[in-house]
Amino acid sequence: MKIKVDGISKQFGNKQILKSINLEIEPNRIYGLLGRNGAGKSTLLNILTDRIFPNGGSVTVDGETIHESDELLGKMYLMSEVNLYQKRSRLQDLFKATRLMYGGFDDVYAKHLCDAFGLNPKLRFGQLSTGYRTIFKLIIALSLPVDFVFLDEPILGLDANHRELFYKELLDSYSQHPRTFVISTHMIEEIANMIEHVFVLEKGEILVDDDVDHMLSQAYVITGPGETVDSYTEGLNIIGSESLGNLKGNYVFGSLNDDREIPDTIQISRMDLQKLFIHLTSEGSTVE
Ligand SMILES: Nc1ncnc2c1ncn2[C@@H]1O[C@H](COP(=O)(O)OP(=O)(O)OP(=O)(O)O)[C@@H](O)[C@H]1O
Repeated sequence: MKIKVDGISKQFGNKQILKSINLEIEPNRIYGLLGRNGAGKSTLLNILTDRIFPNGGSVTVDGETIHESDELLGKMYLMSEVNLYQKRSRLQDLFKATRLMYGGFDDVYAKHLCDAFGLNPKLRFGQLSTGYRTIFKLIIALSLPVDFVFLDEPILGLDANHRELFYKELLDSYSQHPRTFVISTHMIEEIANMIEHVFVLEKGEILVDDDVDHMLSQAYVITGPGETVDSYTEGLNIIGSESLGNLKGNYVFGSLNDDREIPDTIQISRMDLQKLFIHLTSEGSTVE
């Protein structure tokens, strides 16, 4: 089962939020959906799961429009900041209701997760702190028998220990039952090792649609004396730079010119995903 997003556009009032987005989401992969605040990530995830309608374009799964198929929508789950639950409902009853809605729910795994996170399922939703509301929603997302799990800012309010635990549980769960996860978060460093493919949304458009390894294999930091760095990187795709006294670092995205001799005084190292994202999405940078 593959999701195909074809020419999706969305306007709110006269503001164009998404501009003809095209992408494909393959089975059994972990994706990162990255973008600055207001880039349109939640809007896209809401359209993918039919919570809001686009102004143009289509979302299909193996050729079938999701909008017309409850069966396909039942294979997707979007966990988002929105609280869909009544405050007085007990968590254990919400688990049961979720089972009825989706036709399945892994109670044993949900219990394991409740124990691991220290969440008492007898509590009412309204009694939970912000972090535990997130944990409850994550438990639902991980325990459902769906093929596509969309997580919109899944670590809202989680402390560092709970974030670590969530990443570990997600990977364990993925290796036991491979399915697709699309994770939208600003904690890029923390998920960088987990995601295989990345979509970067910038001002309503897809700026990057690439495997993480491939993307990072062309992301370099060239450091050394300012003049030498500038002359070595001349004509390359420089997406940012930093200076400290006479020392300079130019961030290059794209291939280096192999014919160019590397001066002894400069150093070439790899960029990490977070740095690459920051420089790609800062004003004035370009992707080639
Ligand atoms: N229901 C709505 N009505 C009007 N404007 C909206 C609505 N929902 C979203 N927007 C606007 O659309 C733009 C994109 O919002 P969206 O929530 O998709 O961004 P995002 O990438 O998820 O941002 P963040 O990282 O800050 O959560 C924003 O300018 C937002 O104000």
